[in-house]
Amino acid sequence: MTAITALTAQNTVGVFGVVETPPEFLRTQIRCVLDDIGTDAFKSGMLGGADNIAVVAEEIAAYRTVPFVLDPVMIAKGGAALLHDNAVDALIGVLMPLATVITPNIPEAERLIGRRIVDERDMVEAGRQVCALGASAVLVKGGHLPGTILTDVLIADGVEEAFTAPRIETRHTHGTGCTLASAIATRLAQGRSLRDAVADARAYLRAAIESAPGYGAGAGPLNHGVAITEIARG
Ligand SMILES: Nc1ncnc2c1ncn2[C@@H]1O[C@H](COP(=O)(O)OP(=O)(O)O)[C@@H](O)[C@H]1O
Ligand SMILES: Cc1ncc(COP(=O)(O)O)c(N)n1
Repeated sequence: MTAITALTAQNTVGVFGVVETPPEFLRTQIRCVLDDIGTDAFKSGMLGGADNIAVVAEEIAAYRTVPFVLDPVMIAKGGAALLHDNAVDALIGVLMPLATVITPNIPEAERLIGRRIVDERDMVEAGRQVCALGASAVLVKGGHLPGTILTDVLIADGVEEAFTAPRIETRHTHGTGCTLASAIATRLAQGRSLRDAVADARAYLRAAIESAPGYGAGAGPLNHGVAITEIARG
């Protein structure tokens, strides 16, 4: 179930317009789904601004036993801003403390800690710093670093784990991070540990990239309908 935080006019080439949902309407959407159907996990993505961040935090705060995957979406692949710069403090201050895990990519982690990240050692250090800001766990995603091997670093309960895999040569990577965060939330909803949820989500993401339909002139969408049987456990 979805509560729409913003409308975007976008395709594989870029984001051409954004209309943010009025905060009280976002609140109504969230209440509609939670009061009626309920949820086994939360995942947030693009939030737009501090007002919508406050609404999400207020509405999910009562569900402390429900896992929450916070994908701190800030900038689209094409460069469009998806979070107001002045909303980063609200994201750190009011949403991060509620999250089971926060999943920044390299530019987002750099923005959270105010320092450049150029290699895996920096990713680990950045992850530790994000935890020091108040995150329970962090998955620093390495897709934006160069190289033929991609690494994501999970830090949870003070334990670090690096997940590595070869980069798939493709331009069809629209929403890779969004897909990963949603898949992690799905596995957490099914009761798996965070570590196993990340491993399974990475396997699903990989299969979804490998079978991407190839639409559009830019970064095309993934195949979210990839059959679960095609996924080898990561
Ligand atoms: N070309 C690729 N091949 C395989 N995995 C990829 C590729 N691009 C991204 N990924 C994986 O997708 C996930 C999200 O990618 P990343 O680019 O780091 O974040 P975002 O999509 O949020 O910008 C990470 O797990 C990363 O390792
Ligand atoms: C609504 C929305 N959320 C997130 C992204 C980031 O995805 P990407 O980094 O692939 O552009 C996006 N383009 N649009």
